[in-house]
Amino acid sequence: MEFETIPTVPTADEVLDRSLRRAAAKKKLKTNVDRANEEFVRAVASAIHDKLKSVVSSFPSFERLPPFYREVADILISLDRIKKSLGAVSWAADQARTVGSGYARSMRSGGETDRKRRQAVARIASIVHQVEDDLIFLNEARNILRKLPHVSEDEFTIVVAGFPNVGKSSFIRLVSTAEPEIAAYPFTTKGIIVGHRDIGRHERIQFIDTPGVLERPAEERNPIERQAVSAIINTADLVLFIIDTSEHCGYSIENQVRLLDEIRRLVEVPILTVVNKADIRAIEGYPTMSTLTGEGVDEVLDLLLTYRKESKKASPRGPLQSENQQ
Ligand SMILES: Nc1nc2c(ncn2[C@@H]2O[C@H](COP(=O)(O)OP(=O)(O)OP(=O)(O)O)[C@@H](O)[C@H]2O)c(=O)[nH]1
Repeated sequence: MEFETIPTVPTADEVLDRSLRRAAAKKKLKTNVDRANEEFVRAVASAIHDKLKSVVSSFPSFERLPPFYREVADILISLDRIKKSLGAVSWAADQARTVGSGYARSMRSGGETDRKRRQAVARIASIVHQVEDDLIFLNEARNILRKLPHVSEDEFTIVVAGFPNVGKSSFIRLVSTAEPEIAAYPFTTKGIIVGHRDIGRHERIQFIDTPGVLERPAEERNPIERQAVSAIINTADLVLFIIDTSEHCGYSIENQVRLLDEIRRLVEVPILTVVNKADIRAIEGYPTMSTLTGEGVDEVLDLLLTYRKESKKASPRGPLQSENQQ
């Protein structure tokens, strides 16, 4: 994911210290004092320019991000605010270079170059300090963004929903080819689980847990939590809703059905409802499984794969198409 490669965003003082140190090293190479001062100002300005521009270019273009990330980034830190800060940092980069070249040019003819050098550095430092808060904000944004779960846009995605303790993560673990990733999801203290299953040589399906805010009734969730839930749910090509009819999870069947109804209102994709913990209590009318004994799990998986085949017929998402979209 593109966010992982964003390096730490330096503070204003770090940008300045680093650039001044670099420039000081270059200054030593010149024996003529005036030329050394001029070179110093040029070097400071260009080091600051390059560093600030590299901060800007290390952020992905948000227009090109998959909807899930765009939506989540927007809820968490506001895309407008990120764009504004990137704009400010880019402005500071250009401004530092313009001011630096101006001073350097005026030092060409010699005269008071020590004073001009100090003045130039003070002005450039003040430009960098003007974007101090933007740099801090961008670093916070970076720290949040890089921890988001890896959600692929190109894989058939099954969102596994249901109350806590119904067996969602047990199911994802059982059907995943490799150990699922447990990612932080900033809207809840609980991690969310993302697992994959290889099907065929080049294809995988993706299973995603729902964030742990579903246990509260919809009206108790704040707007941010509601958007966060819908961002995950909207990645689904299919929702697998797990019901624990033994009620050992701590939620009544009635409450679980209420959640199912809510999810029905949220999504347009098909929902497959499955009863888990069949080793304790199975009921008629639904596919049943036990993620404890493994009974029925393969059958549920087969059902999911059948849904996938059907939906692929309706809207093909082959590798060619996904490459074109990038
Ligand atoms: N008897 C029985 N217990 C099960 C079964 N599946 C899961 N459990 C138990 O139920 C508990 C919760 O299982 P999880 O898979 O963690 O449930 P979850 O829905 O992922 O829970 P959260 O991670 O809290 O959302 C664990 O103690 C499991 O051992 C089952 O089929 N039968």
